Parts: sequence; structure tokens; C-alpha cells
Amino acid sequence: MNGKLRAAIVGSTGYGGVELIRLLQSHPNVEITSVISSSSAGVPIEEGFPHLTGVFERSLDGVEAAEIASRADVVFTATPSGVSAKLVPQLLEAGLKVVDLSGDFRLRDGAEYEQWYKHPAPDDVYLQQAVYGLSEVYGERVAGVDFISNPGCYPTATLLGLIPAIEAGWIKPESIIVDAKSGVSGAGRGTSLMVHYAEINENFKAYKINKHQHIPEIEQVLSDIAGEKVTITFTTHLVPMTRGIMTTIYAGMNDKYSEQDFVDLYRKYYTGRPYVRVRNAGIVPATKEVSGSNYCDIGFATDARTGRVTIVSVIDNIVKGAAGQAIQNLNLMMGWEETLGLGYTPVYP
Ligand SMILES: NC(=O)C1=CN([C@@H]2O[C@H](COP(=O)(O)OP(=O)(O)OC[C@H]3O[C@@H](n4cnc5c(N)ncnc54)[C@H](OP(=O)(O)O)[C@@H]3O)[C@@H](O)[C@H]2O)C=CC1
Ligand SMILES: CC(=O)N[C@@H](CCC(=O)OP(=O)(O)O)C(=O)O
Repeated sequence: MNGKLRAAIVGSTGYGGVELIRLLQSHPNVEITSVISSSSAGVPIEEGFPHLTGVFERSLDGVEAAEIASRADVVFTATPSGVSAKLVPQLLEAGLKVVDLSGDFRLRDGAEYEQWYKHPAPDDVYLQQAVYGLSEVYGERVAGVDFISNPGCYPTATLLGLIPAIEAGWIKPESIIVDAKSGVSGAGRGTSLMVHYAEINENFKAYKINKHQHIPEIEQVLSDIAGEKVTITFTTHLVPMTRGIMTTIYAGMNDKYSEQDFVDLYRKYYTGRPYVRVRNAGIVPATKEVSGSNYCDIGFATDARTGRVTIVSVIDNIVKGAAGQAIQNLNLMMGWEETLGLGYTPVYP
């Protein structure tokens, strides 16, 4: 490759998009050549986002596939579900490589979109073309492709916490319960009553119980790994914090495994994968330990009395759950070192 890869970001005025700008600033092989907005074309991005002053200053461009293709080689679509379904095919047809951050291309069975996302599925050709980019598990599949569907935030934390144990046959798939908690930035920058300060401050809410759109995504991958249909009980909660996801996962064990057994199994599975860190036996991670970084940290507690294991997995929803994993996928897609542009130490405290 001569020079840097040119990248465009659609949805650059949202939380995922603005995080892509932050992270790509320190990517040695990528230059952002276009930041795109459907509502503010022509406006300098630093006007709406003063934290970018002197760091990244550029006027926002409009959403037009041919124009984007004239400025960029790869485009990140950090756009709402439903928008990506229509936009991504145009971008692919214009010859761009695409990393889509929405849920619109994650489910192989298009019939599931009406039920879970309440909008029609994209054209099946693109649904089948999309490669699901859970980097630590499907990194090899991503290499060299043109179109990556980036995993959801809750699925990333849940799947990285479950896959080694499912693959090893250590837990009973039918027993899995996932208790998931997210900071409010997971809901995006658009306002809604749910994330209104007075509604969320000093409050703790469960929502979309058994109806969350990430359930079929998680079940699809777990079923692939287990080789049988897996269904889960999945409850999401909104926590009064800005960033972070914790999934607390409960499952029945098939034998008397110790915490050290789980630590050894997971460290072996994630050998050579720098963004999954497995805590020592008996220690579980907290969301601040990954905040602002691309890490997924995992810890275990086993209970010989009940025969169950509790797996705690944490990520930063906007980094590993969105923009960070999207860049990790770009690196794998391009055959670059997985860590390029992602060398952030978590912000603590
Ligand atoms: N926040 C998170 O933690 C995560 C988000 N995601 C997914 O990533 C995507 C982006 O999320 P997030 O950044 O939080 O969302 P935001 O609501 O913060 O931002 C979405 C952006 O999309 C742009 N947009 C809206 N309509 C259109 C359109 N018709 N054409 C082009 N752009 C449009 C808007 O910008 P403008 O009006 O300027 O065009 C808006 O800023 C979503 O699909 C989300 O589900 C995935 C994982 C985690
Ligand atoms: C806190 C919060 O509201 N989170 C959002 C996550 C949305 C998201 O990331 O959606 P996709 O991955 O499907 O694009 C939610 O629970 O719907």
C-alpha cells in the first residue's frame, strides 16, 4: 500500500463515530479523509465537538455514496439500525470497503429482523456477504474481506465470556442466564426519556427483558459454537454511568471445575489475543478497569454447592463494543498488526 488508507465515517456526529475519530488519530496506517453527517453537512465538526479543536478540524460532508468513494477507501458506518440496511449496499456497490457498526447485518436469517429490530431485513445478498467480526473468535474470517459487520456491545461482552466454556463443553447451554448492565452512552447521542438525567440519575432500570435485539445475535453465535440450538435468558439494565458494560453470566457446570480450571481454559483459548485479559482465580473485573480501552476483562467464581459458575465480563461499550473493535477488524481485514491505533491504557479512576 502506498501512503495511508483513506477512511470515511458516516454517523461521525454520534458516540460511535466521534470515538472512531479519537482512536483513528493515533492509527499509523489510516487517515480520516471524510466525516459525514446527514443533518449538518458543511458545518465544521469541531463546532459541535469542541474537544476536537486543534486535534481534528474538518467540515462535515454529506451522505452520497459516489462522493464518499471518491474520497475514501474504507468507510465506517456508525449509523442507526435501519439506516445502515439501506446505505451499506450503496457504499459496497460504489467500491468501498465497509465496516458497519449497526445491527443490520449481524443476523444470517433475515426473517428475524422484523421480530427483533422492527424493520425489514436488508437484501439477503448483503446479509450473506457480511462477515461477523468478533475479532478474537472470527479474526481469520475477516482477513481480506470487503464487508464486516461489527458485533453489538452486549454480544461482545457476553460471547467473549461464554465461548471458551461452550466450546469445551464445560457448561450446560440450556442453563445460561445473562444479567447485562450498560452505561447510558450505549443508547447513543439522541435524546430519549430513558436516558434523561432525572430518569437515570440515582436510578437503576431493567429493560427489554427477553425482547432485546441482541438475543438472536448471541444465540446465533453460541449455537454455531455448540453445534446445537442454544437459547438464553437475557436481561439488560441501564446503570447511571457514562461508559461500560458488565455481563454477569450464570451457567450450570458439567463437572466439578475450579476457578483455576476456568482461568487456564480461557487463557489457553485467548493465547495471542491481546485484548482479552483473564483475571487470576477468584478475582472478577470492574468496568473502570477497561474504560477508554479496547480490553475485555473476564473473571470467574465457581460454586461447588450449586454446581454453577458465575462469569463476569466487562468492556467499554464504545471502544471494544463499537469503535475499537471496528478498528481491530479493519486491522485484521488489511492484514495489519491487530493492535494498531488501539494502544490505550484504561482510564483509571
Ligand atoms: N453507543 C454504543 O455503545 C454502541 C452503538 N452501536 C451501534 O452503532 C451505531 C451508532 O451508534 P451511536 O453512535 O451510539 O448512535 P448515535 O445516535 O450517537 O449516532 C448515530 C449517528 O447517525 C447519524 N445518522 C442518523 N440518521 C442518518 C442517516 N439517515 N444517514 C446517515 N447518518 C445518519 C446521526 O448523525 P447526523 O444526524 O449528523 O447524520 C447520528 O449522529 C448504531 O447502529 C448503534 O446501535 C453498537 C455498539 C455500541
Ligand atoms: C444502553 C442502551 O440502550 N443500549 C442499546 C444498545 C444498542 C446497540 O448498540 O444496538 P445495536 O448493537 O443493535 O446496534 C440497547 O440496549 O438497545
